[in-house]
Amino acid sequence: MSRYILAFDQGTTSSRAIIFDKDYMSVAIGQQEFTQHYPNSGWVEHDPEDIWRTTIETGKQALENARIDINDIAAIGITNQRETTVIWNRKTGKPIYNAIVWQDRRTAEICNELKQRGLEETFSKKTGLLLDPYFSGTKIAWILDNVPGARNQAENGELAFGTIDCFLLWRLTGGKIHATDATNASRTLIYDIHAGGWSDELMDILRIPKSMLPDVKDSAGNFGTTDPDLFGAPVQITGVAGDQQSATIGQACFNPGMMKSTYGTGCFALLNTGDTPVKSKHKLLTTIAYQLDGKPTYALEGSIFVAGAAVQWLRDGLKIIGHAGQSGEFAEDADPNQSVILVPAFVGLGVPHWDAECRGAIFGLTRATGPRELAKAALESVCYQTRDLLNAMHADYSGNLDTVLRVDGGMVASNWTMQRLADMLGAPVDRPVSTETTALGAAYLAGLKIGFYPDLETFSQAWKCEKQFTPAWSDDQREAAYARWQDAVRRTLTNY
Ligand SMILES: Nc1ncnc2c1ncn2[C@@H]1O[C@H](COP(=O)(O)OP(=O)(O)O)[C@@H](O)[C@H]1O
Ligand SMILES: O=P(O)(O)OC[C@H](O)CO
Repeated sequence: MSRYILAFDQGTTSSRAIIFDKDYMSVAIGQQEFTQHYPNSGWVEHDPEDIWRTTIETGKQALENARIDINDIAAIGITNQRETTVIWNRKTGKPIYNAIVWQDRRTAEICNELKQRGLEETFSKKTGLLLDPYFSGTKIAWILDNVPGARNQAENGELAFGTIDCFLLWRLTGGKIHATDATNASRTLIYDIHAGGWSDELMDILRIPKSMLPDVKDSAGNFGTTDPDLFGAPVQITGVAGDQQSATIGQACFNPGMMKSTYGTGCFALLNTGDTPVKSKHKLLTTIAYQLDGKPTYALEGSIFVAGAAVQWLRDGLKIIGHAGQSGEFAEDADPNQSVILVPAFVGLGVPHWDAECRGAIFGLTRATGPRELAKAALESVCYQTRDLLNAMHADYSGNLDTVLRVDGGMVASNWTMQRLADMLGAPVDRPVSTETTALGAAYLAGLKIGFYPDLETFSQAWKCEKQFTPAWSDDQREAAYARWQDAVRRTLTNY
């Protein structure tokens, strides 16, 4: 009997492979960063071959680190950076262009033009999304319009589109399976989340041929078997979910009103709304949290494009910290009398503004401002933005909203940031024992499908809090700080 589940977590900055045992404990990890390409202002690309190579290498690394054989793996789960778009040739399996990453803003013009044609409501009614370059639809259109010969090939049925899960599935199964799951499909801008299928109307508007699109399956489903040459023996793939949805599962947010927030490159909060797709009045997204046995569970989502990316900017751009962990140490030592505010709109702003064209700004600089104050401002910007999106959640959701926020992702290692987050929200923040929540969600889906893991209720009971951060600020202190942030954001927006 195989004793483990292997989860691939293909993220924006790194690929990870994590092996979980029956008790949901991670027993070994393989991880590799890969190159980010910024060919133009606001453009972000990945080489799909880097994504593929690091996925396979980290899988082998994890098996080696666990000192186990591939035959010990009962099933594979895949979770992935969402929206990122790959188009490849069905015969050769070769991508015809780099992957256009979710953060990429090149299709702002296309979105504006669609808005001017009065089509935003047509898209949002069906997809739960907004007309923003973030989503896959306009990225597909851009590739078809800009790569020589692409449109003809697409119309002849020679090309396949996929989000990263789908591209990996295609490669892992030796080109046998062209499929995705409902959570990933729900981020493409062409998937009808109510009817549960690709929308002909939206595909027509964006001129995307249906032949390019994958089958859409449940998140716990049969996604084929790996090519035996890859790891030495075939393994079934039985779980797939976008990384934020996967983290929602890994955090066991299965009841309506439960919410998690993940702090990786960006920050994404998902609130489970059960079988009701809630339409936001505050520019939150309506999305599929997971789909089991053909039944979708919906979520409201708040998306922030820059969270840990602001810490990377301190490290790689400004070079004022040597490693991410140092940001918290710097913030701790910052001059408390300075109120420097960083609005990290490096690629525009997401919820609740959806301003694709504004860019970052720093307010409150003095001669005394130095690396410590900038580090503090970068970490605080993540807390302020979380407050923005929780305000929107509270305004949109009429059910009972859990006051505790479950957090995960690379940035939650920072105690300073988590404490400031609780201060800023005026609510407790729970950090779980298992910080590999995203990968755990995918492993759980894969294990659930094959009976390796038990039902949702039993899984929920296994969730454990490692540390709870409770607010230490007075209401006055909190509201004064938040008002300064709101003023800084107002002055950063393009329509100021
Ligand atoms: N101790 C820390 N303090 C602040 N930020 C951190 C810390 N450790 C990691 N990070 C940030 O977390 C991010 C990595 O988180 P991860 O969940 O792996 O991201 P992704 O899945 O987007 O690649 C990086 O942007 C990094 O700067
Ligand atoms: O790779 P992450 O963890 O930053 O997640 C990216 C999101 O899925 C984008 O929607």
